[in-house]
Amino acid sequence: MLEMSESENIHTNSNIITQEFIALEDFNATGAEQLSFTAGDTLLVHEQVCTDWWWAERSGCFGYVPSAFLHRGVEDVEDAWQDEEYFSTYGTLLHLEMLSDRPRTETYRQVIVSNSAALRGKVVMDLGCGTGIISLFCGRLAQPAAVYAVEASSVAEHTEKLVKLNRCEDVVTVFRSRAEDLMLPSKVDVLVSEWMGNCLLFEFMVESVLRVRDRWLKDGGMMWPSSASLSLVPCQAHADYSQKMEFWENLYGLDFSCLQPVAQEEFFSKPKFSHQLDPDDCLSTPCNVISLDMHTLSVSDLEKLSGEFRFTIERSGTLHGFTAWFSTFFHSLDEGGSSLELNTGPHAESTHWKQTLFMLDGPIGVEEGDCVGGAITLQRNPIWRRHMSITIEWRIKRRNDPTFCEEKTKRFPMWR
Ligand SMILES: N=C(N)NC/C=C/[C@H]1O[C@@H](n2cnc3c(N)ncnc32)[C@H](O)[C@@H]1O
Repeated sequence: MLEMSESENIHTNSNIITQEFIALEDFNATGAEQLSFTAGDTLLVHEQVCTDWWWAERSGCFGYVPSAFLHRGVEDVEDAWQDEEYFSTYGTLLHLEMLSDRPRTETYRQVIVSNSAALRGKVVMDLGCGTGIISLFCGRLAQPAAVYAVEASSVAEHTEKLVKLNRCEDVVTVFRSRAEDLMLPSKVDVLVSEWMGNCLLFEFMVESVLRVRDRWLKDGGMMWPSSASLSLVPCQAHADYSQKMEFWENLYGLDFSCLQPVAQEEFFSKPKFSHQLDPDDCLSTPCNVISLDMHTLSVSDLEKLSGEFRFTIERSGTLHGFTAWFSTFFHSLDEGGSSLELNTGPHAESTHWKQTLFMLDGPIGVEEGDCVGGAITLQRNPIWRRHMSITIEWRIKRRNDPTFCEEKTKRFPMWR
């Protein structure tokens, strides 16, 4: 820790700079001469006093900050959105996987069918249309005035052909463009998109959806999905724990257990996506931890979303971690009409997302009646804009031992 007096004479021979840096994660000052900040804050660094500590300013407050927590501004990162790589992955027939996802695709088809009367004469935008299947549902199962099928990747060449092949060229127009760069003849009545990624938000395509909503959706227009929720449940994961951790304890009669910390870092420090959670491994009733209203959600809300949870363990077992998944809801265009739901949870038909498993650093035995409370926070990466980290804080109270209380927190990058 730098003392003030010691640091003053260091000032004389450090390099005086004034540059903007972005905070990668929260920092809580442990001394009066330090400056606290939260992930995403912009800090003005006046002096890189030494390698580890810099003299910085944030909204008029000054203090020492740990340089390891900072990164040059987004403009410094050649490609914060990694759009080149992102759109190229969608130029391939990755769309095949999504088209093969029956619950996903059928839900969107059902939305169009059940709103077909109300869609008559309406203008629809399908954002990130891929092969254009949702636009084709609109063109073939309803009578909209126009459908703008917007797709930034090279798959749009195929989309043009599919529109003609399915005799929708009178209604569906394909725009090969990033939706944010579009110039359209009119605003739209309905903005439909299938934007959801792992843990609902990964890839943050949702930012594009919100920006296009603000620019092109008529007042009172409909967003499909209309709302989305993230669910969480405490769970067992014996198979994962045994294959990735216990595996090292007796390997062909040999003891490889000194590799377990490496395995912990390798396999359990990040979320496991496409995890198929067996409903019997749920230790409690799942709960919604985050709910998004797609008509009012703002881009700035995406920086940090959090929700609390409180589970009562309903069956004794081993708490290996938590599993998350999302649901999206499609409100009816008809006043009072019923909503449709796409649920990607363990109790619904499996989708290509499946669920996301967050493994704790060690299994914890739990009994029926124990209480697992805490909070989950999705913190968007201030530099790599399609990434986020998910922090889970939990505390366990035991029904049979009121003196016991274990509190822990773990941060999972997805994926930076
Ligand atoms: N992850 C899930 N579920 N779906 C991702 C769906 C991504 C599709 O939407 C396109 N896309 C993503 N963002 C934009 C944008 N801003 N403008 C135009 N097209 C875009 C991609 O190229 C993929 O074809």
